[in-house]
Amino acid sequence: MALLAAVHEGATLTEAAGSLDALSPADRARAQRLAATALRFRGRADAVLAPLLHRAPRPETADLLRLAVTEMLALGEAPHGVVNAAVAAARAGGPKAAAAAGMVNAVLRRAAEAQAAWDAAPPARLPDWLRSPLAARWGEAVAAAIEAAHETTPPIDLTGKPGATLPGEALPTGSHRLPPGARVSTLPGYDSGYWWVQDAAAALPVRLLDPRAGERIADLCAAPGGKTMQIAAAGAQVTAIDLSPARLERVAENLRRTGLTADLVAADATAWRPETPLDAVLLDAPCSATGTIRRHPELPLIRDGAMIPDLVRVQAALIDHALSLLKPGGRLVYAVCSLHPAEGEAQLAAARTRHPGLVVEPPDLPGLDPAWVVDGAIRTRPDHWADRGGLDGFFIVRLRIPG
Ligand SMILES: C[S@@+](CC[C@H](N)C(=O)[O-])C[C@H]1O[C@@H](n2cnc3c(N)ncnc32)[C@H](O)[C@@H]1O
Repeated sequence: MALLAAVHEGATLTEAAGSLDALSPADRARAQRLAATALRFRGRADAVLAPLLHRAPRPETADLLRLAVTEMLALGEAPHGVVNAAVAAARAGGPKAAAAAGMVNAVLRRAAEAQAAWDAAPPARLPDWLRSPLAARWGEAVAAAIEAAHETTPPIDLTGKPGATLPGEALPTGSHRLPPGARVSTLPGYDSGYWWVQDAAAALPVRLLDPRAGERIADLCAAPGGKTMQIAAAGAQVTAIDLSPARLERVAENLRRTGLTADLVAADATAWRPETPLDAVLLDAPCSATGTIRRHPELPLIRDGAMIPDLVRVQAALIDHALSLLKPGGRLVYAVCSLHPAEGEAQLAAARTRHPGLVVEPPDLPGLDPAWVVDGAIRTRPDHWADRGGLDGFFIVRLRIPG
């Protein structure tokens, strides 16, 4: 309830996690899982509840009903226990919530019988500011497939150092996949730092960059450092820049665990310039993160499209600066974990107009589905690899400046 209330106030689930400090680690993990699941399935929960409600309940009562319905109909928990717990929670929630305890009891008893309605209900619809551009680019069916993919609890993917043995299922692109909820820190190789957690799509930008031993490479937006580690593991000399000193500390921690090295710089990347030009730059730019809704189901509730123009401006400034850091013939990989075409496909088109000599180098990577390559760039979506558990949404392109 505290997590969902914080999301209604605009917080991410990660930001809200501090409200759980009084709980044991196991209870905290359960609360986080339940809140995330209720957010993923909010479309079905509201569809089941709407016909059972005579008028809109107060926001915290609505959250209580959604949580209880999710436990019963998505997670298969016994209705008796769930209804009792929800009624007890309503009674403990102050006089106004307590007044609704009878209604909570009656509604949930009926909702417990509504498995067929739950199964037939559509997934939560994306907000129009995001759905419209997706449907315009890929069609209604793909927009619906993306919404369906947002209901799945994502698996955990790992990237390893070259030659490392990784737990989990080997994926065609080189990552390894563990089932959702796997306790990563207990697995062989974690303490030795042989591998780290990174979505299979998030591992592609550095595979496309193809860093070589001895090359000088900048990772302009580096924190928490998944891609910095990939570049360092390839033997390149990497400078990791990030605007946020606190987030840069996470890069330092990750490098310590994996025994890899990088030069760390806390700075605005557009104000940073090395003494001599670079072989390559990775720009994993700040973005709407709309490609990660599977992992952050609260995003559609706490973001709106108003931020897109500002992000597009920052990304364009970062691209222009990144190109100016390269030696002749150097390469830039631009990546965003966004589904919004303004941050991906249109951003690339605008960059090519501003820099007419730029060459797009189409990917030649093992395991890459040819359907993900569009006009020389990689476009992954959460509905890709649906039978394997999906993929984060990324736009990734490799650009080379004239030699
Ligand atoms: C998408 S995240 C990077 C993820 C990272 N590359 C990884 O793989 O772990 C974007 C990062 O850009 C940083 N950032 C935003 N604006 C920046 C700027 N002007 N200069 C440098 N870093 C910036 C943010 O602090 C954030 O850590």
